[in-house]
Amino acid sequence: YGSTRPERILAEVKRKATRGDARSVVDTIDQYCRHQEWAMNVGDEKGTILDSIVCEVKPRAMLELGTYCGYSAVRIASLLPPNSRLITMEFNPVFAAIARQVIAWAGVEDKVVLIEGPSGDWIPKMKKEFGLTSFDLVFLDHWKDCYLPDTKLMEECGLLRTGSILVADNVICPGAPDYLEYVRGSPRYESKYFRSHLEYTTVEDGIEKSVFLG
Ligand SMILES: CNc1ncnc2c1ncn2[C@@H]1O[C@H](/C=C/CNC(=O)c2cc(-c3ccc(F)cc3)cc(O)c2O)[C@@H](O)[C@H]1O
Ligand SMILES: [Mg+2]
Repeated sequence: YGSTRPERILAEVKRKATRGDARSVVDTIDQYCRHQEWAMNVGDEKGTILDSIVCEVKPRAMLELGTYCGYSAVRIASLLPPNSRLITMEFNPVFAAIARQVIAWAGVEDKVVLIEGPSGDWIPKMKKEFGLTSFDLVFLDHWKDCYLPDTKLMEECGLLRTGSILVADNVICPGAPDYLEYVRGSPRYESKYFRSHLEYTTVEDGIEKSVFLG
């Protein structure tokens, strides 16, 4: 039931996941999207790679581009150390409204700031609006042709410092060829590919982890 896929995912979370238990929200969405209807969450396999990077970096300030239903926001927030913040951007109001409820159900709303609007407008305002100097970790999972322009914009706005890490989903499927060429070819990045599969399928996909060298 529910008219859109995200609404059906939210309904499943409310029906099956334990309120306040982020892991059960993540597992519920994975079960639903693997067995009922596919959705473009980073998923369990690539999610484990993302988890390991979040645990390694222990970011105080993290940015996610493309919230969708809030699956990765919940996954990330559940691993953040105390007084760390995930800022996640979503410009579709329907998806943002769903994501807010998924994030609240998981009990991680005190670690997540959901900004409703386009990344292109908000990236230049981040420092002033949030008293930020830079992001320790950025997860790119929005429109694939926006990965590169938004990365350049973050560089220009001084939101990346030596050691800031970019983690990009879907660099193979659907693919982000211009972004890959940039981070792999630029002397300002140290890039590494983590081979995996498209969420809930056996199709090859992967995550690119790129360290900004300043
Ligand atoms: C451009 N600036 C932006 N600022 C804020 N939010 C933005 C945004 N761009 C897009 N968004 C939002 O991010 C989300 C978009 C994500 C785009 N992701 C994909 O297209 C995607 C697509 C696939 C996919 C793979 C294979 C296939 F056959 C079909 C789909 C798999 C994935 O893991 C994906 O992430 C939406 O919620 C959208 O509203
Ligand atoms: Mg994705």
